[in-house]
Amino acid sequence: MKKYAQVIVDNNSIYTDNFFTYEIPDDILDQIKIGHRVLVPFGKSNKPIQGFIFDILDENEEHKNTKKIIDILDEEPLLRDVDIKIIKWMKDEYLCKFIEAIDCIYPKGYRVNTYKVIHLVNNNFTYENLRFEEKKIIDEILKHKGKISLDKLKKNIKSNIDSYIKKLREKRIIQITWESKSIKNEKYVYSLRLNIQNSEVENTIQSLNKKRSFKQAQIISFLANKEKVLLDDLIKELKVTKSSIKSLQEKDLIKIEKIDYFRKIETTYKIDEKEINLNQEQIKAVNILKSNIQNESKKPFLLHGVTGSGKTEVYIKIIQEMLSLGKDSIVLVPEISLTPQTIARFKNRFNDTIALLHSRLSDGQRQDEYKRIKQGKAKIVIGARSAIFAPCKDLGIVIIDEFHESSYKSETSPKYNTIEVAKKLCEETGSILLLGSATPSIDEYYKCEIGEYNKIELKNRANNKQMPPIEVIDMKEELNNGNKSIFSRALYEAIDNNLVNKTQTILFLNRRGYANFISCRKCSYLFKCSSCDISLTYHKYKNIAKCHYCGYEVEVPKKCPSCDSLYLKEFGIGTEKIEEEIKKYFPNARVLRMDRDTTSKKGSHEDILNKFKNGQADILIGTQMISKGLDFPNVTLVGILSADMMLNFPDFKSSEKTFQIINQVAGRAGRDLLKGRVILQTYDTEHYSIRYAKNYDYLGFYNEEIKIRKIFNYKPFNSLISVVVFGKNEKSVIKNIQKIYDAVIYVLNKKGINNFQFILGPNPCPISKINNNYRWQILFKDLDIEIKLLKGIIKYICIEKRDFLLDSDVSLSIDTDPESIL
Ligand SMILES: Nc1ncnc2c1ncn2[C@@H]1O[C@H](COP(=O)(O)OP(=O)(O)OP(=O)(O)O)[C@@H](O)[C@H]1O
Ligand SMILES: [Zn+2]
Ligand SMILES: [Zn+2]
Repeated sequence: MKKYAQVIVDNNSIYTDNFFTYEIPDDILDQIKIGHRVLVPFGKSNKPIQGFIFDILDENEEHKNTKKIIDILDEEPLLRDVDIKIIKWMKDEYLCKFIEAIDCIYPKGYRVNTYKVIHLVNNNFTYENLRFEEKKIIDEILKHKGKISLDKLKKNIKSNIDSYIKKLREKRIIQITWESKSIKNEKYVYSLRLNIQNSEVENTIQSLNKKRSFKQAQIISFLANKEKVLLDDLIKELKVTKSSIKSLQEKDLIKIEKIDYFRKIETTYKIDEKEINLNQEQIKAVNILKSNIQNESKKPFLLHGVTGSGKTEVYIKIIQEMLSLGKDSIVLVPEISLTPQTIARFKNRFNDTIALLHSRLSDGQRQDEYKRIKQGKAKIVIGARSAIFAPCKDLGIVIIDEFHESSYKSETSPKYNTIEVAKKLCEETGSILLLGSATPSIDEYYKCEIGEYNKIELKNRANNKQMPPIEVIDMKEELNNGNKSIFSRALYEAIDNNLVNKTQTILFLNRRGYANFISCRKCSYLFKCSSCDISLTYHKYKNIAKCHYCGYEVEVPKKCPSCDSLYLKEFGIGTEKIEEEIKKYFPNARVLRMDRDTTSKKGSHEDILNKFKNGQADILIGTQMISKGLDFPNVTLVGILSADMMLNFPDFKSSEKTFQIINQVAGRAGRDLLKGRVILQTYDTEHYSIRYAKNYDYLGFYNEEIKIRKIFNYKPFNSLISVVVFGKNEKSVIKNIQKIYDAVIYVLNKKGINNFQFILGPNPCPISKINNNYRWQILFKDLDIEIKLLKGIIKYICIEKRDFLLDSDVSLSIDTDPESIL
């Protein structure tokens, strides 16, 4: 009886976004499992491509006209059972294709290269009768033992030979077939050992010497009495060739073993290990978590702990507990706080049982970490959002630190929300989900209120120190009093004081570069990106204006490009400008700056933090990169230069984000013995974000904010789906977004729905062009309509009918609950 499998093929076309039935050949029937990566013939040409087994059918029904799976590509299935469930769930939840969800799960290094080869299949022809080019082709094939890849053949012959190849095929002299190569980018080392008894060694050496195989004899005597020797070491030591080793292997005198080699991840940042006894609050938190391990159904936990309350210690304790039970842990941190400090703290405790997964690894390193997790060599995974897909065998807990961070939402399709994926994963695997933050997002905190989450609180700093007081400075008043500088008098004096007292200062501003735009005061000419609908940021050090969306940069001329005047001026401030001003006012201060511009090089992160830790700098200036996770005892002053910049951002979450960042940055001050102080500059001292942040009053802020969300029907009371059409041709973009709109209305009408108030658009996106792509948008709010129904309709129109409905010169991006609708 034949057996069949359901396969998702690795092809990005929408037409292939479903199951294909393949026959399983007898010789792999015993090994094949759900989740295996396989090679299958695909399309008219039967090109071999990789696919993934989603199901093995056991019904007896015969399937007609099915193709056969060619081979299995890995020993172990690449996808776990839980991965298959998550992939299916993601497809429905985020309206993506199967293959997009699959791509999240396994590392890039695994792939299949497919190419065409030409074989000589018939020697029964008269060479002399062939044309000149045909002879050249045959010569070339013969030169390569009767078989050559098509690409190579064309490269070697150079002239256009397509028609001659066709003729030779018609004469059945040659044949073209597909071949493929599985690429894994894995590294191995080899070890050698003797395959004979110790008593035989003498005789073997003598007989090898007799045959004048001196080198081989030397190898045998080298291996004698040793358990194992690495091949590379042996070659280095004895200066022997691989051929001597090979002949020994052929004579069965030695055994060679292949061993996995794992590429190392260097971490240069070190911290001293502290002996820590958990305080009462921490012990209670750990006990609650522990008592939940055996529970059948597990509600997620939200750990609300003020900055410096010792959340990380709680994580470490519960992970130790998991380790003792043989269970794996995943710890997610936002990319920006995946600092050397965090990594070093975990490394100190757990050493090599840790695997690291983040964007700064090479593909090879990432793949090796993946393998270490899969083989159970690493039991603790620390990484940015994509580490939620780590192939743990026996998951015990998922910890999401600083879970309020927007980087937990993926920016590329599938635009998943890591917290939701984690929730699904924990549900399916019976693991604990722990969300930790000093400033929980409103959406998630609401879930504590309605009983979906259990709340655990750490109300005090671990060392019982007070939170550093926040002084709010009104910058309007400063201006009225004649202070035009970017530093208020209070901040200026505090920095000065710190320099005298030799304590350290952190200055925070949420924008890199020198100025946020540059324009002409005479004719109002504005430096804008030619490919994006956005003004360019001025970087004074390089004298360039740069697009922070597409990277385009242009040198800033002395004269206005439009009116030739000399009145070009920069407006707004960035971190580079602060650095310049500090150097102006405090010429002796030693300053470090940490933002995306100063950390592009490998290791630069570590460098800057190391210097600051070792007291080689007095002031650290930075963007949100320095807002969390940093724990420096000598920092007594934090300056927040402009809280308004975040407040004025056109987004319903701007109040929440402002509150969060103020409390996070403020939390860097006075963490140890020295008293801390925070100075916050703003033009809007009465704004509720600022008022509550000043008192570290999270609950006060939450209660005010949740009221506003309710009134305006924002999250968590409402969901939003954004559909964006983009492309180089503006007319086509508009035409296609309109088609989507019309189709949605058509379907809704058919379902008897004719109030369309919940559909906003189509409109140009607030940033109407990025990278020369015009962008139009429709926003769906689920006011009057079930979110499930709405998703179903959008999925039908934008995914299933996409190629039928839309032109090929536009692309589509669907985002459920977008972080921003710009
Ligand atoms: N029980 C304890 N006794 C003494 N020191 C502690 C204790 N727990 C934590 N600490 C120390 O307090 C500091 C803050 O702890 P930790 O970094 O874990 O807090 P956190 O809540 O993660 O902070 P943040 O949210 O600001 O990153 C660290 O230096 C840590 O070593
Ligand atoms: Zn001008
Ligand atoms: Zn641009």
